[in-house]
Order: sequence, then C-alpha cells, then structure tokens
Amino acid sequence: MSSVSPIQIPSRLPLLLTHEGVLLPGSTMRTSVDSARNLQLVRSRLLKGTSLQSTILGVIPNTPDPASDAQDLPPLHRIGTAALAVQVVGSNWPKPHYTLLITGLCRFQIVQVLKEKPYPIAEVEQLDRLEEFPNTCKMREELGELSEQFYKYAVQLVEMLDMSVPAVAKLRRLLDSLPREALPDILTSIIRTSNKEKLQILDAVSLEERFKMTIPLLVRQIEGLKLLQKTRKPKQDDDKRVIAIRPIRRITHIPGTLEDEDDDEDNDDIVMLEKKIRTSSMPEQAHKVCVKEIKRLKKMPQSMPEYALTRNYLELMVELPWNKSTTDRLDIRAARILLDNDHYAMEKLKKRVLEYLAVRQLKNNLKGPILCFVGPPGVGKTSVGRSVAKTLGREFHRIALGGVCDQSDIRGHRRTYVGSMPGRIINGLKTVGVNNPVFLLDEVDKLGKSLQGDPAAALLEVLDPEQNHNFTDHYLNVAFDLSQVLFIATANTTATIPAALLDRMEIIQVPGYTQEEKIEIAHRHLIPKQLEQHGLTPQQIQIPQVTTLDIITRYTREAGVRSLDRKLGAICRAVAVKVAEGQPKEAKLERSDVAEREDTKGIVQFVNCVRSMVFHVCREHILEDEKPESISDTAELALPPEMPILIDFHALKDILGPPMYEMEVSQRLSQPGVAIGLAWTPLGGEIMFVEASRMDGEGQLTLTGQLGDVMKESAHLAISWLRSNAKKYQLTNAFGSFDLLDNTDIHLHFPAGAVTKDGPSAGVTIVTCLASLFSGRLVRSDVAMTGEITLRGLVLPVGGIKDKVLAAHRAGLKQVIIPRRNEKDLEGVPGNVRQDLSFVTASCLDEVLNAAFDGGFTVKPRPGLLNSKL
Ligand SMILES: Nc1ncnc2c1ncn2[C@@H]1O[C@H](COP(=O)(O)OP(=O)(O)OP(=O)(O)O)[C@@H](O)[C@H]1O
Repeated sequence: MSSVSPIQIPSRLPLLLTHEGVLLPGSTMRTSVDSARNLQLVRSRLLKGTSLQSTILGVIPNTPDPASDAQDLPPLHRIGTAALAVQVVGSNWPKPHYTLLITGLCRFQIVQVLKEKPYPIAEVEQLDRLEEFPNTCKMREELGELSEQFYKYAVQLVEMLDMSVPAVAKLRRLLDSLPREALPDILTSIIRTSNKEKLQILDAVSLEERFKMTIPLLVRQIEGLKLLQKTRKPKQDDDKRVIAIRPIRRITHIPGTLEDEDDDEDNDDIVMLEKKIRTSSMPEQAHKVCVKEIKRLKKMPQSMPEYALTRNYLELMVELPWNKSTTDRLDIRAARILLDNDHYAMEKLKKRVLEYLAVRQLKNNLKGPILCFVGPPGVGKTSVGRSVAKTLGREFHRIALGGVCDQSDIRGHRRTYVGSMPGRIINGLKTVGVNNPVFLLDEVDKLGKSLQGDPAAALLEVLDPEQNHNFTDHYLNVAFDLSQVLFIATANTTATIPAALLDRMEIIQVPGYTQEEKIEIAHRHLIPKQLEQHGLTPQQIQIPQVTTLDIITRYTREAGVRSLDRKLGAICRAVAVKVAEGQPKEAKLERSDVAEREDTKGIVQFVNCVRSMVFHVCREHILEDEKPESISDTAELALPPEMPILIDFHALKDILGPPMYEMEVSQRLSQPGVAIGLAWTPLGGEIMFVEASRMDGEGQLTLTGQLGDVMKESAHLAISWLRSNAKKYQLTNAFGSFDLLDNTDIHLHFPAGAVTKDGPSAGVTIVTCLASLFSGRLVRSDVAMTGEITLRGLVLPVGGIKDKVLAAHRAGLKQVIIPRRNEKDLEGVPGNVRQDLSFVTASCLDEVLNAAFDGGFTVKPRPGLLNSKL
C-alpha cells in the first residue's frame, strides 16, 4: 500500500471556543455561536471567504467564550481539534446567532496565544498524523495486540446486530475500510458517552492510550445492548429489526444534532420505506431509481440537507399510485339520471358527456378526446366536471390554473433546487391516490407566461393522449403514465388559449342561461342547497318564483347563476336570524296551536303577507330605534311561528337593499342619437348603449369608451357610409347641409367606459345611432342589434349570437336585428326566448335602418328633384 506524505494543518489557527460538546477527529458536530469573539470569528473567517472549506478552525472544548469581548479570555483547554466548517446557518433576530456544522480533522495543542481580539489566534502544534491513505499494515505492527483487541470489540458490537439489515452490513464494511487509528475517535463520538469521557479521549494523544481508554467504553455499550436484548421479548421479526437498528444508526448519528428518540423513529421509517419500495408495484425504471436513492440515503448523515430531500422524494415515489386505479361505473342510464339530477338545462353539454361515456363503455381504453367546457362564469362548468367523476365512480381533483405562470407548476422543479416540489399533476395524483382520476383543469384560458417558462407548453405534453403515457415530471425524473387520467378543461373564452393547446381539446360551448332556466335552477338546486347550508327548512322560508325573477332581473346581471346563488344566501342568512331569534317562543306556541295549524291553510297567503310586512317593518324599526328586544317580542306576538317567512318584493328590498338594475332602456332612448347594440364578453352577452352627439366644429370624430382599433375603424366606416348616403336618406347636419361633417364635430361614446371594447360587431349599431342623430328620429326602444358593416353597406355575420340574444331577452327587449348569414345560429337559442323575441335578419344597412325606426327609414323623394332618365 502506498503511503503519502502527511497533511499539515496551518501553524496558526483562529480559535473557536466551545463548552457544550466535544468535537473528536473524524466526527461531526453542530455548535451554536452567539458570543462576541466566536461571532467575530464566523463573520471574518467563514462568511467573508469564498469557500468554507478553505478555513481551518481550532476548536477548543470545555472553554466558554465570554459574552462580551471586553472580558478577558478564560484559561483555554490545552488540546483542541482542527476542524472544517461544513455549513453555516444564521439569523440576526432576536439577536445575532449562527449555527455551525463542523467536522474534526486532527488534534493540536496550543503553543502560544498570539492575539485575543477580535477573536483568539494561536500558534499550534499538530498532534495527529493526517494521511490521505492509511498505512494499515504499519499501524497493525505498532499496536499489535491492543489494536486487535479493540477491533474485536468493535466487531462484536456490530455482530450483535441483525446482519440482514443493510445498515448493519454497512457498519461492518466501514469497520474494515476505515483506518484503525481513526476508529477510537469515531466510535467514541457515536456510542453513548459523556462529555467528560470524550474530553479524556481527546486528551489521549498517544494512540495506545486512546485504544486503552476506548475499549472499556465499547465493552460498556456491548453489555448495555445485551441487557436490552434480554429485556425485550424477541416476539416478531419486526421487533428484532427495531432493536437491531438502534445501535446501527448511530454510525450516521451526529452528536448534538437530534434527540435520540427522533433518531430511532427516523431509522425505523427508513426500514419501512425500503420495505415499501420492495413491495410497491412501480415500473422497473422507477424501482431502480428508488433502490439507488435508498442506498444513498442510508450512507448519508441525517444532518445533510440532502437527506431530507432524498427521503421526501422516496416517500413520494412509494405513495404515488403507479398501478392503483378505481373501476369505472359505466352505466349510461344511471349517468343520465345523475347528470339530470345535478344540473338543470345544459342539454348540449350533457349530451356530449353522455356520448363520451357511452364510447368509453364500448371501448375501455379510449384515448382522448380532452373535453374543454367554454362559457361565462357560473354556468356550471366546474360542477359538471365533478358530476362526470361522480357518474364514472372516479376520484375528482381540480387544478386551478388561473394565474399560473411558471412551467414548474405543471412539471415540477428539478431536485437540485432548494425547496423543489413536484408539479400539480403529480401532486394531484398523490392526493387522490389512484392513477385514473378525473382532473379538472380549471381556467386554462388564464394561464400566464413569464421568465420561468410557459406553463401552456408544459400542458401540451400532459394533454396529448399520444405522449402522456410517458409524462416526466422534473422532480420525479422518471416517467409516469397519465393515459388513464380523464382530463376536462374549463375556460371562459377560447381567445386566450394558445392555438396548440386548443387544438388538443374538443371545445364544448356552455352558453348563459335564460331567465326561465335560472328560475328553475334556483328552485331545483340553489334554494335547497342554501337552505341546507343555513340550517333552514322549507317550512321556515318561502321564496316564490316572482321573487326569484325579481332577484334575477333587478339584483343580478349575469350569464351564470353565481350572483343569484349569493343573493339567495343573503336572504337565507337574514331569515336564519329571524328564526333563531324566535325559536324559544316558537316551542311554546307549537304546543297550543297545533289544532289551529291544520285549519290555517286557507288563510296562509293572507297571513304570509302580514308576516312579510311585519318582517319588513321590524327591520326598519331596528334601524330606527335600536331596540331589538321589543321588536322581536312584537314579531313573535304577531306571527304564528309555523308559517314560513314569505320573501316578497318588500322583504327583498329590506334584505338586499334597493334594486341594482332597473329597466333603463326606454329612459335612455328618449332622445335621438342613442341605439342599443349587443356585445359578447367572456362573461356572457351584454346590451350596450351607443350614444352620439354633434356640435359645431371642424369635422372631427371623437370616440370614447376604451375602444380597440377594429371598433374605431367601424365608426369611421359608419360615418363614411352615412356621408355617402346622406342625400338618399335626407340626413343633414345642424346647418342643413348634406355634408354631415361640414362645420360639425361628432362625438361617439360607448358607455361602461372602464371596460375595453373591440370587434367589428358594433358596426350596425353605430350606423343606426348616427342615422338617428342626423335624422332627428328616435330609434325604437325595444330593438337591439349586432352586425359588421362594409363600406358599401352590406351586413356581415358576427359571433356569439346565442349569448347576445339571451342578453337582449334578459334586458326585456322585443326585437333583435342580426346579420342574415347568422340566421342558422338562432337554432341554438332556447325555444321560449325565440318565442318572446322577434328577429330581423338583415343583409344590408337599408334593412337594418328600416327595422330600427318605427315606420321604417325609407328614402323620401325630395320635392322638385328630377329623376334623371338616360
Ligand atoms: N345548470 C345548473 N344546475 C344546477 N346548478 C348549477 C347549474 N349551473 C350552475 N350551477 C351552480 O352554480 C354554481 C357555480 O357553478 P360553477 O362553479 O360550476 O361555475 P363555472 O362555470 O365553473 O364558473 P367559473 O368559470 O367561474 O369557474 C355551482 O354551485 C353550481 O352547482
């Protein structure tokens, strides 16, 4: 064996004074630094240098550092351990404090203290030989017997342990391969010894003395273990393992770091983890990685930051449902009933979902398609996703993608990062515990992009049925098969979904609800749900359909039913207060009034009205007088408690405040220059008032209301078309000129000025509004319109017809003008809405104007004007 020249430590060392533990060469210790000189040492030697490893410290045991540097140094222990700092962790609050992880190299003795401030520096003499390769043969010759005896005890200690446990085998190997002269220090630091004993071992400079002193310590440990084994009944294999593992894990134990009990638990966990890896049904590749990692874990000291990382990784790997799945319940009839029970209306969506389930029933390993429900908020996209999982009998997990702008959110971080985590897909699988759940990717249209990559691109792999059986999360670093997962996405609009992602999904439009549908949804689903949530029964509250309609038209303006649900919640809360206030008296009344109750049916309506009025009066009374006790008394006396509280318009006003939306249409159309357009937004259809006014000026057109370029161009097109047709329609400016912009400025405004608007579909509305302005005629107050225009006066088709028609219906309008080529889209409009509205399909602007003005907007022949005849 080749011997290399001994390594020398520097002759001057900065001294770290410790008094809690004793660092022996070859062992590692955590020590806390909070006194003046030690802090100075850490700051100037460890934190300023480029690498921790470049600084060797002299660690002096059994010597407390004075709290302030004004105090003199205490007498220093003569022998210390030269050490390297492996890790420095610190904080400045509540006072400066560092924790050092230090590894001992060799003994030294202080020759002379050279400097005491800011931290002590001493001239030292190295006492142990430090060699890169131990010269074992030479050592054996020198110490002969003693070394053999020591080694025998060390081996005996190991052999008392269960060799089938890999950690024991490892300890055995370690004994063989480590330089024997280093063993007394290492074993002393890992077996149960006091600080005093450790100090004695440190002071034992001669190797012979050290062996002699360590042997009794080993013997004591062996005896202790024997006793322990005797007192424990060797019942089960597992118990044996637990006994066995305790002393073994000491090899990786760093004194002063963790409590012993914690250590034992940790070690048991590792055995369990290994067992789980062995028994888990993960694919071969993943299994190989796990076996490799657990081997590394066993060799690692627990204080290493990587220890926790590796352990977390392995725990995730064994927890993942590699092969665990639920059995699908594929009964189409039951699915239909369940979907119908959970959701009212949404016929198209339910039909497509049932088709999907039917195909699955016939072909079990169906790949794709990925369904994407697109529609305004609150129309039930998410809850249909949940119902699909319920019908299939699968686990459901929702992944909210709104605002996600880091691709690691989907794919995870590489394990090299501090705080690395798996992505949401793998996390979701861990949560549900099966590999075939329904994953609802909520709000895919709101994915962001940032410097951290594009999460939409990461989703491409997840959603591609051809690729996702091999999905590799960066954290796992092995492939996981996602092909069994049923992905459903939801979005408010397709406009912001990247094209490649859109291409992988089948879009199913979920339009907003009509008023009638909302009433049904409220009575079948929302009200019962709210009653249950508030602990109320139908005997305590009655919400008639007219009240629901009032809430829908006057207190909400939405395509979905979320605000409606909230308002119903507010009503239930108010009623819950009344019911709770009245409860004790109710009990009394119940007994005496049972007979009466049977006869009251006929007068229920009347009493209900009184009750609702009293409810209303009571609230006002509370506000005015601030005397709740007397009011509740009045209410209780006046109201038979078994009657449900009726929510009529007055009660509604009391609870929800004055109506938020009034039918403003006819008011706003009371002067020329206003027309109603229909707009599509991701929140559903909206009606939009376009207003125009003219004033003296230089022919300028001003547009306000946050308009996009396309909309501005529509306005210019409209003006141009009207100017070119001014004579035909007898349109003049304020001075009677057919040149409409002659000395005239026009201002066009699109209210809801804070909302950005764009798109060509307001073209016909702008023309109608300006035609009204220049003709001085009023546009019909019950007409709304949509359509793109061309310079020659044609009307071109636009999108979102169904939502726009529903918005017109919600606003109580009677007629809708749409482009002729959009006629086919009316098929999607519910029958009752079609019945309530009349539709004008226009292919040119003449037809639009004729429909928008009472009596038409026909060309009036001008008197005295001759028609030319060629
Ligand atoms: N047709 C329906 N029948 C019964 N309940 C419905 C219906 N539509 C919506 N709801 C109820 O409305 C509430 C809101 O629905 P959900 O959260 O699914 O909306 P969403 O379309 O996913 O909205 P967002 O786009 O904001 O996520 C839920 O409580 C749901 O049960």
